[in-house]
Amino acid sequence: KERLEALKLEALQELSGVQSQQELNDLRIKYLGKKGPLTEVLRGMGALSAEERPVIGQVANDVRAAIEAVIEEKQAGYQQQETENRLRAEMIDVTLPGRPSQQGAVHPLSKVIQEIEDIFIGMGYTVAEGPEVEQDYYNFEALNLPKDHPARDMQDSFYITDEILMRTQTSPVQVRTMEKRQGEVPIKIICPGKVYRRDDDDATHSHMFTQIEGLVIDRNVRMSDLKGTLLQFVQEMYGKETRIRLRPSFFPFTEPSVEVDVSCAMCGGVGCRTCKQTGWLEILGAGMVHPRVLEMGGYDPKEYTGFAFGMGVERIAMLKYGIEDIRHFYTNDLRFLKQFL
Ligand SMILES: Cc1ccc(OCc2nc(C(=O)N[C@H]3CCS(=O)(=O)C3)cs2)cc1
Repeated sequence: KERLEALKLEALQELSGVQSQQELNDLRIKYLGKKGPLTEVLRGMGALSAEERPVIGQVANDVRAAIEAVIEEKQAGYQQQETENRLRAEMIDVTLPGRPSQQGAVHPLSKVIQEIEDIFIGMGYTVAEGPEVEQDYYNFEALNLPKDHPARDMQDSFYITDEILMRTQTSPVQVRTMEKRQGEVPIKIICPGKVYRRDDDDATHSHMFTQIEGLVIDRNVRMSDLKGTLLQFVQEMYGKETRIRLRPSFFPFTEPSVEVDVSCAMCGGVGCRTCKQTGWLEILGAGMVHPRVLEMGGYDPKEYTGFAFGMGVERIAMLKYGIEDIRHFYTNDLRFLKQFL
């Protein structure tokens, strides 16, 4: 009897010092478990006399009940604590404002390409694309740039092997189209795409930039067709009152060749910072397709004529949006890109 009382005191004493759920479990097993002292006493009951047995049994049960009561109470405490902790952790403050979703934007270069494509598609052109890693033949030879031409030397182009290089213009796509069309007319294509040049990398030059070239081949194509087409293009691009000015120039793949200025969209032609007070901005080159280029492409220059043009998309976008440095297009700075939402 005394042992049971002492056991109860010891158990309650130890339980009062419990600091954690784990300790509580350990004590539960220590005092109430199969190997615990209480089980031992109950197992030893057989050896007691008939009148002692019920008395000890009662005391033993009271001790077990007392220990269980304290354990249950602490257990409930830990449970409550655990529930409160979880509720606090999972609490959602419904009064917080929603997170604004990030809005995407079309890249300014893509916008300008799409705009230019739409204008020419509206004039009956189709869009043609081709490889950026090109053969020397399609990038130079077929464009009337013979092997020894200065434009071909290493300092201007990225050569991969003697015969393979990164294309320096999208003209090879037009050459490939002529080959595919095998003398069939009309050809009316525009060729957008990335081109690669080795010249210095600065605010207005980039090793990689985007070009759009156009090619029309048919019977009886004239310089006046070229002028009318370019005027239509710039007026859809920069506004109805925009004018063009053609200056004589030279390209190996066109004869005659012209450089085309547009009246400055910023000042309407009176002169400003953008057009360096001239009122004019050069945005593209063009000309009548050189007879030798027609011939090499499988078109008889006595039967067919054509015109071609080429423009740098970055330059057009920089003029349209007042962008000072070409490198903004490629550095993926969101502060720049978000302006085109
Ligand atoms: C078969 C073929 C025949 C002729 C062709 O003439 C494409 C042309 N390009 C230009 C031109 O001035 N291009 C420059 C403008 C700025 S830029 O991006 O640096 C390149 C004039 S005529 C193309 C293909």
